[in-house]
Amino acid sequence: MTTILSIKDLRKSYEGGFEALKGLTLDIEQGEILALLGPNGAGKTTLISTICGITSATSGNVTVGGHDIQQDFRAARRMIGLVPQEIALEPFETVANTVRFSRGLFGKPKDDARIEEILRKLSLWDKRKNAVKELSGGMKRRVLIAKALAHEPRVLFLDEPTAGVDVELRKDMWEIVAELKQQGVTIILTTHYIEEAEAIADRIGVINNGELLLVEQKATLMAQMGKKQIEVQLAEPLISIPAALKQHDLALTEDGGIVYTYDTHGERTGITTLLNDVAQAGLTLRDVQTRQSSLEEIFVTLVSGGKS
Ligand SMILES: Nc1ncnc2c1ncn2[C@@H]1O[C@H](COP(=O)(O)OP(=O)(O)OP(=O)(O)O)[C@@H](O)[C@H]1O
Repeated sequence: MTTILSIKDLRKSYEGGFEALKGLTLDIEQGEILALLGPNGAGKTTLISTICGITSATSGNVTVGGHDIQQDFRAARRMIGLVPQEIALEPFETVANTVRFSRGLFGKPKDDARIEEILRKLSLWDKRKNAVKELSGGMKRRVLIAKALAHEPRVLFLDEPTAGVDVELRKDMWEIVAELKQQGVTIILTTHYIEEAEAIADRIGVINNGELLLVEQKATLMAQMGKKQIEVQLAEPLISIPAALKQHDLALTEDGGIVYTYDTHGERTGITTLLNDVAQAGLTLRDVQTRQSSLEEIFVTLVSGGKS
């Protein structure tokens, strides 16, 4: 695998001393889709802005395709497409010209066939002669993507691409992202929507308070989600796990019940044996509950842990 984006010990302090990025290190492979999850103010936009040269890092290094973003800014920036969170477009310009102009900005030769392909892919071809101000909010978001793709970037940043868009456009966006991945484009998106990360990402990073708390293959996180727990409440609360139940992977709850963790993907859950052994040990059940950890729970636990 080839690393296309390498971030090393990246720090950013804003004027006044607020540290928005606290030494972030991350390598991103060519062609992968990385979703960055994090609450408001976590530092996601600061990270993207620093990589894209909109704001400068206080210290640390970033290379894109081997080009250092400080020493070799133009070459690095040419490889990047950015779809910003805020819609900032020239309202009186036509859709086609907006996208064409963006290509020119990066020194790419005029290529109307390429612009047509991008506009068609984003269902903007019929609107190409319309002024931007005549478009709906969702269409403007499509223009932002078209604009970011105009110079054929190898790395695309999408900062909350589906915030406030309807379900249909969200699904379209996901399809576009999948298609770009097919073409070998590396995609880094930030999102508040955990289901979005679940739907499209190869890897998920969780960022909070300027720190990367976790970065993990989605499949691995899903496997964690496959873990379920069964909580057994007993008529007589326990003080410790009885010797007869020691062979099971048990924990004691605060009210003297037991919690058993098992893997839903495993061939056997072990629940039947456990409940038999509980009965054999002379314990009387009062209630039994099961619960499953979700990506959302993993996320909330990580983020609240990061705050304390
Ligand atoms: N120009 C600035 N000057 C001072 N502080 C800033 C500036 N821009 C951002 N910050 C602060 O840096 C922190 C990170 O902000 P950032 O916009 O990167 O977060 P985010 O993860 O993108 O949040 P959101 O999900 O709300 O977009 C916040 O506490 C924010 O207030």
